[in-house]
Amino acid sequence: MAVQINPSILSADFARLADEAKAVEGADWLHVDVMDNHFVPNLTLGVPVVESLARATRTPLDCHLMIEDPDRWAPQYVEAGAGSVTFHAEAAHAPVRLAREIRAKGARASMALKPGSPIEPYEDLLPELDMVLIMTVEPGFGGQSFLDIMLPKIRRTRELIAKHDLDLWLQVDGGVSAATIERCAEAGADVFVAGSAVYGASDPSEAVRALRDEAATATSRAAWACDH
Ligand SMILES: O=C(CO)[C@@H](O)[C@H](O)COP(=O)(O)O
Ligand SMILES: [Fe+2]
Repeated sequence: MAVQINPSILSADFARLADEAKAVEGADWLHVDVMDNHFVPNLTLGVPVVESLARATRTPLDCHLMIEDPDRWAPQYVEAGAGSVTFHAEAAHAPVRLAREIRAKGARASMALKPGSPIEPYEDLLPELDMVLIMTVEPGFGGQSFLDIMLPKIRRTRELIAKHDLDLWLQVDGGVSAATIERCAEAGADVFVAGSAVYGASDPSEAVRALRDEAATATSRAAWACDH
């Protein structure tokens, strides 16, 4: 699969969300960080804003739910128009049932892991998913420094995907920039969320192009991608 770049609107101007979404229409997905002030110590937006965003842009929405009880709320984000819905493993009560429900409603189902959560306990769950998100910062805020210590977890997740021969995307989120994207791609990531690196740039769509080129180059020489 070609690498994908998903700008995070957490770093956009929330008073101009429709324009900010249009500014990155060359991107693969628009990453929408939903925070509830309980699962993480920050509050962003919910279902009505996702509904409006889905009408405002042609770019599909990749909703990253940093909320308690995603079993209850995630299906509403599919109904609101999200094309991909990510719940946190640490918050889900019945992840298999939840992934199946998200898929049955017509979206891609994805599971995220905070930096402190290993991937191994979720190996049997991988076939139920379309994507795994490895957080490379503590969730809650944009603009944090990339945690290099997450690279072995990205490599391990890529190994498990290969072991089970799964068509599963591997997303990284947090501190992804021109300085770090190469390391992520070499470790096995193929979907890259970038907030401040895109919306902090003078030309956000050019930043998306540059990140995609850099990730594609790194992937083409990565060992994991040779038999991909
Ligand atoms: O989920 C989150 C933060 O919790 C992210 O999606 C951030 O929005 C990424 O921002 P940068 O680290 O790229 O600035
Ligand atoms: Fe995110």
